[in-house]
Amino acid sequence: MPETLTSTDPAPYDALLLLSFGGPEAPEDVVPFLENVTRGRGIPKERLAEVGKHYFLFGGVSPINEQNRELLAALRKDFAGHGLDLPVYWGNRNWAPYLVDALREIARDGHRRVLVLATSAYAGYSGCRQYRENLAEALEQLRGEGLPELRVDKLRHFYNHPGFVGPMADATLAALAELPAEVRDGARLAFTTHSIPLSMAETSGAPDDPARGTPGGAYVAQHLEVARLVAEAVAAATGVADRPWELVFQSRSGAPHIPWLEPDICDHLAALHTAGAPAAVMVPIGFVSDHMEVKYDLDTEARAKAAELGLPVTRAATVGADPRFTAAVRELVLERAAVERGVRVERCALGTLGASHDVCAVACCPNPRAPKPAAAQL
Ligand SMILES: CC1=C(CCC(=O)O)c2cc3nc(cc4[nH]c(cc5[nH]c(cc1n2)c(C)c5CCC(=O)O)c(CCC(=O)O)c4C)C(CCC(=O)O)=C3C
Ligand SMILES: [Fe+2]
Repeated sequence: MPETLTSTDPAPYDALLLLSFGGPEAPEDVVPFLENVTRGRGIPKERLAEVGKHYFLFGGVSPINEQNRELLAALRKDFAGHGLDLPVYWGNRNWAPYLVDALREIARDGHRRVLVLATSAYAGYSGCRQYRENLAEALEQLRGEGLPELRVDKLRHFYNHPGFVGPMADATLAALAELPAEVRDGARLAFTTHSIPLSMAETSGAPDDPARGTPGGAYVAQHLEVARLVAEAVAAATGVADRPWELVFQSRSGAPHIPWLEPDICDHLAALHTAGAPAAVMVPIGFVSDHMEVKYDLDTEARAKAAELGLPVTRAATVGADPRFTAAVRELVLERAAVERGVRVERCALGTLGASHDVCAVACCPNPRAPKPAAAQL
């Protein structure tokens, strides 16, 4: 029988690292940040100039770093309030504070076993393996500096954890409540996430995942599961049983001739309008905070499209530093720590896909260009 988690012992771990994307915090950061993001990725120049404009529209400041500072503070508070004695650090892939500096600090503080929380809930190259490649590269650099060896593990994908789905469902209800009463019950739910190349989607997930190789792969299957769970919770709370919903995509980059996941949110809003839908709620289940992809691509671009169509639209908040989410992180940390100590524990997961694996397989979510060393894998 698996044990229920009661221990607050984080052993064998002695640090948690919040690992995120990073974003510019001043106008002069924007171009070097975009260079960091797109190095060697074949993003057309015009697209980069366009995305640069989005950041300049917000004074060159992405909200993502401030949101991660809030999450960091909320995690520390949650841990302290529940007797979990585990220091929390923060580092980014693309902007300061950088991952390598966070890991160096961890090593200098005398910690050796590090658990990583990446700010992406789903399987996929960008949201999982790429972070593990970043970890391997940073560890290699620290090795070169003669620092003691760190061992890093990554927390499992948390998309179907109630601490992620619950806040998303409540946020969707709040966004529905912002719509005029007369269109509320007819409003459609447009679940949105980051578009990725179709080839990247189809190879997402573990090699033995039934969704692997199907159109959209585990990336889409996991998002559809969250969308379904949120839609069910919304139906139960509103009494509107047959409200249609769809999973759609946003923030496409890449060259036009390469297929990416579709439809785009803006095209979808136009299609909803044509089909006679009275209103829509955009639900950004693909993201954990209201960063630039939310503030620009949804709140600026998609809202402008909706206004042009005359379609009433609201947008659900992401989980951010919701106390249910920080509690979920604490539970996931304790779950993984117990597993590493050889204790079989109950793994919390909603829906039908089950709790995700702890350790990624070598063939999980392959790098679309060339294989690279990755940390935290079998
Ligand atoms: C799956 C996924 C997530 C979700 C999971 C996760 O969170 O990791 C995500 C998050 C984010 N993406 C972000 C920003 C950007 N993503 C870009 C480009 C790309 N994203 C991709 C995928 C994803 N991206 C891909 C396949 C590309 C093409 C280039 C490549 O193959 O890598 C570009 C380049 C310009 C452009 O948009 O073309 C930018 C500026 C920010 C920061 C926002 C802020 O500043 O607040 C965040 C959180
Ligand atoms: Fe992105």
